[in-house]
This record gives sequence, structure tokens and C-alpha cells, in this order.
Amino acid sequence: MDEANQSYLHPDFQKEVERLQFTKQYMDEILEASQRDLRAVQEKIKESMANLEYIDSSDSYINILTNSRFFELALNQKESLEAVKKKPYFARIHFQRKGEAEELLYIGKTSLFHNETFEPIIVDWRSPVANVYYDGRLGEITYQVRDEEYSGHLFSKRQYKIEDGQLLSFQDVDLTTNDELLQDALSGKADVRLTEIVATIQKEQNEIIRAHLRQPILVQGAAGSGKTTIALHRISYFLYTMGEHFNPEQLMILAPNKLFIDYIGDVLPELGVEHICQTTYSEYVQKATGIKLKLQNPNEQLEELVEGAIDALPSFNISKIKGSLLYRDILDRYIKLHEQNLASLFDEDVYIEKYRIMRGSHLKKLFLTEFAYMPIEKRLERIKKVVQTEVKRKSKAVLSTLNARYEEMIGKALSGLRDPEKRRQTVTKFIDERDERIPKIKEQSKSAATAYMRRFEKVKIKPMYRKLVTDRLLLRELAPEWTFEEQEKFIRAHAKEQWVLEDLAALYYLHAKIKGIADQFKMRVVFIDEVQDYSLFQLAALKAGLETDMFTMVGDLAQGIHSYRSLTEWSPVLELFPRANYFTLQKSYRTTIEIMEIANKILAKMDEDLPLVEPVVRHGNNPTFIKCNEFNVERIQTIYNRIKQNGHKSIALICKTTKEATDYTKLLTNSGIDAQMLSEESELKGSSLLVVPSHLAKGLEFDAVILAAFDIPYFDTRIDRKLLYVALTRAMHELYLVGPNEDVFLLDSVLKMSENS
Ligand SMILES: Nc1ncnc2c1ncn2[C@@H]1O[C@H](COP(=O)(O)OP(=O)(O)OP(=O)(O)O)[C@@H](O)[C@H]1O
Repeated sequence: MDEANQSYLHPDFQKEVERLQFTKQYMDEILEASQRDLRAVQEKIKESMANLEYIDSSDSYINILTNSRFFELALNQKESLEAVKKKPYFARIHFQRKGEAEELLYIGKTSLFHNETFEPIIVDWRSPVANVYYDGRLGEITYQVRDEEYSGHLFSKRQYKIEDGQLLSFQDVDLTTNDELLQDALSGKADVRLTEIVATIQKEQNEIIRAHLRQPILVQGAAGSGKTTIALHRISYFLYTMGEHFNPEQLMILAPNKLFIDYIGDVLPELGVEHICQTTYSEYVQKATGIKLKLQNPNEQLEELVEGAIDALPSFNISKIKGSLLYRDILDRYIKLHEQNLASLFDEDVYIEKYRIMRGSHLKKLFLTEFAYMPIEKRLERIKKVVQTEVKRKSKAVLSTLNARYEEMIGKALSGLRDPEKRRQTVTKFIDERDERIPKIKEQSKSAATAYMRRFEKVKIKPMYRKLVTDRLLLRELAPEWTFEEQEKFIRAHAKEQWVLEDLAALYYLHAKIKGIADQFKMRVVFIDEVQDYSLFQLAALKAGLETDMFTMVGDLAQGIHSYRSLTEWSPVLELFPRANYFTLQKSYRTTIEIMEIANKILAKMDEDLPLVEPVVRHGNNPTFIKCNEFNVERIQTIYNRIKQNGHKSIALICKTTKEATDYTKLLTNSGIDAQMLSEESELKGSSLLVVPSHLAKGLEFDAVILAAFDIPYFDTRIDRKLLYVALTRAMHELYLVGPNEDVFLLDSVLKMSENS
């Protein structure tokens, strides 16, 4: 029997039970107190936090109070509080900070402090000292709090299994012990959606979660290495550490599709993250630019390629070109041209009546130089303000000079002209002239700026872009790198007005450079999952529009099924983000050793030189090949039932294309099987057999996967190898391959044959 299972025999067991009891009781007290007298408790907590800076990262009472989320929960959400009460902490460290007394710190999902003794009852997993738990080593250690280094001694780490508020067992861990909590977490997971992993975050994952928050990061991580999970934990850590200084609405996660947002939907609230923006690139761009587009299905092209086993794409591949930095350069030239056209309109000066108020050349200089850091139309708005101010100031001067001059002329006429009739006539003439000019000047001064600026018409981005892709002469001027034939091909491809995903970066970039991104869409921090499916220009456009490089990007080149239009290597991304820290993750936490062995065979066939994935030690059934010449509902049902009997809940039938998925779903449902075809708009339900086109399976995971290939086998092409690899790596526990032979899965006879075959 292992240590954890006999922990009730441990001399500390009773003490640990009492500690849990005490914690829960204290939580109840806080809950009651918070409801009784909110203000008084707040004050007390403020006082008591004053000396605990090194435990939480906060630098003020207010922050500490914010960090004590437990208290907030107590105030607002009884339900969440109950959830925390069921499992107040998952680990304990026995730690001595240099120069301080030894402490036992209990680590949980939220912090809780004693408001009289000032002692931490639970320390938040995101707090600096909790890093000691994740960092791995026992003995002398150091940790950082706001760039300052602290040192101390870590005597022991203990992990707890607590369920429904009851202590089941605990285990002391060091580097030599098998991480039981992790094993448990990996084998017992049967959720359709992703979950939080705070209790079992591994050292290399922790390094990414806590990597410098003011620097971009790029992670190349194997399938199932926890990229998505880590990105979400980093968001939680980021918001916790930034505290009130950061508005969560300015943080954006970009996910591949709506389905994926649903898939990760549970984790963020579990991690105390709220109000952040979760969207897709396409949705974000359309909102930020205010341009509504009917986009062609971005997977159509992929499906055409995989159905036809097309491997060699033309060298002038429009999708790829639209994602390149050369395309950005072409747009830059286009913007420059537009800028020059506008600049030439400044050749005229600003006048009121015959008085020159401002020189056009000065305004032109403002436009092209001083204000050049702003988007074009923002510059024009600023220039209008400059003109308005100047008109106001100068028109006052003009008026007072004119008034004075007329006064003088009238005075001279009165005193200098002897003939009364002539005097009267002259004076009247001056008065009439003055009375006519002055109001006119006043009137003109009100509208002079607007009248001058009228020549600068605002552009509409969509037609402006459409002109670029359809106007031969313009393209000749702006894309001299392309041959005549390439230019013609490009123009022909756009004869019909059709919008594709690849146009979004261009539209966003034009909008950003000409109109600027409105504040509510100006995210300060961006998290991108599946970043290998982005083009360099998509990333560059976003970076330019948001004017920040604060991106956390995670992806896997081995899963780059859209590489015909997106990234194939990381080096250009690192050039685009020169401040970025680059990390790699090689271990897979999702799949069993047996499944990973098969997936690694496909990985080894890829052109990219990616190292094989190391599965975390966890065994399962051998993947099974079931020979079947055509799709057979009964066979699928037998496998489905077998998997269910094995106790697994989330089960997917992965097909190569959408068409196959649609056909098979029909066949299954017609035979009374509860099958649901997944689409980008679906909501995830765990109860049925999910039929999933391979491209849509990316990012998701299932207890068991049945991979079917009949009509369209996986070809030995670049894209198909990746699609197949994605499909194989979705399975956590069981994998079945159903098809006429193993070749359709690019495998030779390495699989165990099913007894039923
Ligand atoms: N430290 C951990 N403790 C427990 N479970 C973990 C840990 N790390 C990852 N996992 C689990 O491994 C699975 C894979 O994680 P995740 O989906 O985040 O990986 P990924 O790298 O994004 O995968 P993919 O690239 O294939 O989409 C999830 O079930 C996650 O909960």
C-alpha cells in the first residue's frame, strides 16, 4: 500500500484533520462576519495584512484586500465559497524564510488570513511564496517578489486529497516520489471540458505561467503538454499579480473558434477570472473595424486540399501571400500613397477673407512629421483642432486690427475733411464697409477650420481594400515584386467579391493605420492559443493595431494543419517579437504511453524537425485496429458500447472531412445511436457520441477516440500527416482505428488487431 493510502496511520493525520476543521470553521466565521458587518471586517483585514507583504505580491492594503479573494467571494458569491470550502487547499509547504521563523503554509485557490492573529490560513497558489511549492526542489531555495530576490529553506512539501471538505489522504513529496496527485488527476479526468490544474502544475509549466509578465512569450508545446491550460493559468496569475492596476476587459484571449471558447469556458471562473474578452480573430477584427463580412468557410480550402491529396501548392499561393510581411509592405505602400494624396491637399493656405491664418506647408509638416505617429484620420482631427485654435486666436487679432483701422480712418475723415457732405459720405462709407466686413469675418472664423478640412474626405476601409485587390494599375505600382502573371492571377482571383479569413489582417491593418483602433477594442494584453494557425501578418497587424507586444502565444507546429496559409516555423515570430521569451514543452499529460507511441510514429514522418513527445508515465490499453471495408454502424456501436463499459464518458468519432462526419452522423442517428456532429457553433455535451471532423478536433480532448477512414484515407502529405497526428493525440485513454487497412492511417502493422476483426 502506498504512503497516501495509509496516511490515516501517519502521526500527523489527526493534526491535519483538525487543521482542515479549523480552516473550514474559520471560513464560516468570515462568511458570517462579512454578512454582518462588512466595513468592520474590511478594516481589520486591512490592518492585519500590513506585515504580510512577502506572502502576497500586493503592495498596498487595498491590494491585499483584493487578493484576499476569499473575502470577496464571501461577500458576493455564497456558491463559490461553498466550492472553496469543499477543498480549501491542496498542498502545504514547511518553509523558513531567511531570518524568519519556520512556517507551515497551506496552498489553495484563494488566500485567507486570520484577522486577529494576522496569520495566513491559506496562501493563494499565485502568490510569490507559493512558487516554492511548484519549483520542485527541497532545501535552500530563492524566489522573487517584484524583482527582489528572497531566499529560504524548504523542509517539505505535502499534498492533500480533500473531497467534500473531508481529508482523504496526504503524501509528502520530493523529487523521488511519484507524483500521485498528478497521476490521479490524469487518470480520473472525465470532463468534456478543460479543467484547472492548480494542484498539479509541473515545474516546467510553472515557469511559463510565471514567466516575466511584462514580456511576450512564445511556447512550442507538444500535443497534450498543457499549452491551453497553462495559458489560462497564466491569465489568472497575471490578473492576480497586476491586481487593481489592470482592467480585465483589456485582456483578450483569441481562440480558434466558438466551440473552443465553450470548451475552455469552465476553467476561467474556476481560476477566479472574470470579465476578460474571449473571442476569435475574425470576430474581434469585425468588431474593432465595424466591418461586417460574410466570410468563406476557412476550412473549405483545407478540405479541398486534403480530399485531393494536394501537397505541392503553387509558388504564388494567394492565401500564403496574404499572410506574409510582404503583403503588409504592399499595404504600407498603399497607405503611404493615400497619405501623399492627402498631404498634397495642404498646398492651399488657410484664409479668412484675405487674411492668411495658417500656411498649408506648416499643416502639411504636422501631418507628415509631427503627428506621423498617429493614424491618418486621427492626425486630421488633431490638425482641425490646431486650425480651429489658430483661427480663433488670429480672427480676434484681425478683428481688433480692423476695428482699430476703421476707427482711425473714421477719425481721420472726421477731423481731416472740411466739406461736411464729403465728410459725411466718407465716414458713412467706412462705417458701412466695417459693418459689412466685421460680421462676415466673424462668421467665417466660425466655419473656417471645417471649411478648410472639408477637402479631406474620410475613407471607407472595405472599398479602399477592394480597390487594391481589383485595380490593375494600382497593383502594378504597389506590388512590383510580383511578375505580370502573378499580378494578373491576383486580380483574377478577386474578380468576384468574396471575403476570406486571410483578408482580415489587411482590413484590420488598414483600419488601424488610417482610423485607429477605438479604446474599447484596444486590448493591452493578448493570449493566443493555436498560434501556429496564424499568419505572420495576422500577428503583425494585431501588434501594430494594439500598439503592444504583450502577447502570450502558445502553439505546436506539428499540429499546423493550416500551414498552407499560416506559420511553418517560429523564427519569424521571434523576429516580430524580439522581446519574447521562448519556451518548449515536450511532455504530454493527455495521452497514455501506448497512444503516444502511435502518434509519435506520425510525428517522425513530418518535415519539421520536431522531437518526439514524451508521455508522462501512464499506461492504458493498446490502440486497436479494427478492419472494416466500409462504414459499419454496428461495428461503431460495438466499440462505443465497449468504451462506455470501460467507464469512459466523452467519446469522439473523428473523421477526416466534414462531409464524412455529416454522412456518418446521419447513418448513426438513423440507427438510433445518440450521435451529435460537432460544428464550430456547437455546444459541447458529454452524453452523446460526438462526431468530429479532424480539423475541428484540434485543441479538444476525449476519453476515447474512434478514428474512422474509409472513403478518403489519410494520404502521406504534409497536411494529412498533421491532421492525423491531431486526431490521434485527442485521446486520453483509449484509441480505436477503424478502416479497410492500416495504410489509411499511414501505419504499418504495428497495432494490435481487434479480436472481433
Ligand atoms: N500539470 C498537469 N496536471 C494535471 N493535468 C494536466 C497537467 N498539464 C496538463 N494536464 C492535462 O493534460 C491535458 C492536455 O492539456 P491541454 O489541452 O492544455 O494541452 P495542449 O498542449 O493545449 O494540447 P493540444 O496542443 O493537443 O491542444 C488536459 O486534460 C490537462 O488538464
